[in-house]
Amino acid sequence: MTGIEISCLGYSYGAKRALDDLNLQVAPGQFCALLGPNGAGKSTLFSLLTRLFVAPEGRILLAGLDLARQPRAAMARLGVVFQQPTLDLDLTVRRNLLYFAALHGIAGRAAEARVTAALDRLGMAERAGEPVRALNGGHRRRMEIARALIHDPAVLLLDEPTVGLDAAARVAITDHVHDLAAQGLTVLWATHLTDEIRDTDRVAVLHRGRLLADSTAADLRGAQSLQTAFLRLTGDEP
Ligand SMILES: Nc1ncnc2c1ncn2[C@@H]1O[C@H](COP(=O)(O)OP(=O)(O)OP(=O)(O)O)[C@@H](O)[C@H]1O
Repeated sequence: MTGIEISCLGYSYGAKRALDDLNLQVAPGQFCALLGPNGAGKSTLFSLLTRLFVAPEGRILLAGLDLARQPRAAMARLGVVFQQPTLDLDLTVRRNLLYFAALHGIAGRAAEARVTAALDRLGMAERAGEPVRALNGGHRRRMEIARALIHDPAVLLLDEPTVGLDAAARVAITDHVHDLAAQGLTVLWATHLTDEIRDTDRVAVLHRGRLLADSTAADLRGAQSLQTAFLRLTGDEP
């Protein structure tokens, strides 16, 4: 069973074709970077994967469940970290996570255990009693990821999760998410920053709604830097 299976996916905004015949499969435990310049279609794809938009063409399976036919079951297997933070700044870290657990129907001891496990996974246990307002940007992002894992999803989507973070926080977040993939989580990480991608990562390059490449970063870049390979591929060389 694949973590994410996208077949023949298409989407248009009126006459504007945003995604065209997209096919992508991400295996459990794989870290797949969805690399694309502005306007490539990354947000549109995420909107379809999270059911903000209903896919008019093609098919999406999450953890083997069809998003159109079994939307609730499929969505229950999905964790999402959106670009815009949505934490309650005045609640503590733990309270924020408990609230989110409750939204998933998880309460009492089970919720406490899930929150503790999620904070441990992201190295945030010692921050549990602090209000989110007191955390720096990097720790807030880690918390967003912990929150996305509360209901124990099989698939984690992250939409440019390092936007606005300093270099150290970006490294910490990318390391944490690679660790999660190594533990079996299927990860789709949308970015336009090539330095977040490791040679062993899978890279799907999206450009003008089409998949231009799909291979490991090492194969994609060959002897050049990933940045150069990416700019050559998308025709955006300086
Ligand atoms: N509501 C809309 N109406 C018309 N065109 C749209 C709309 N939303 C997006 N588009 C167009 O669809 C294409 C894909 O946009 P999308 O936002 O998915 O790209 P993206 O890869 O997420 O870009 P960015 O990195 O800038 O967020 C772009 O050409 C964009 O201009």
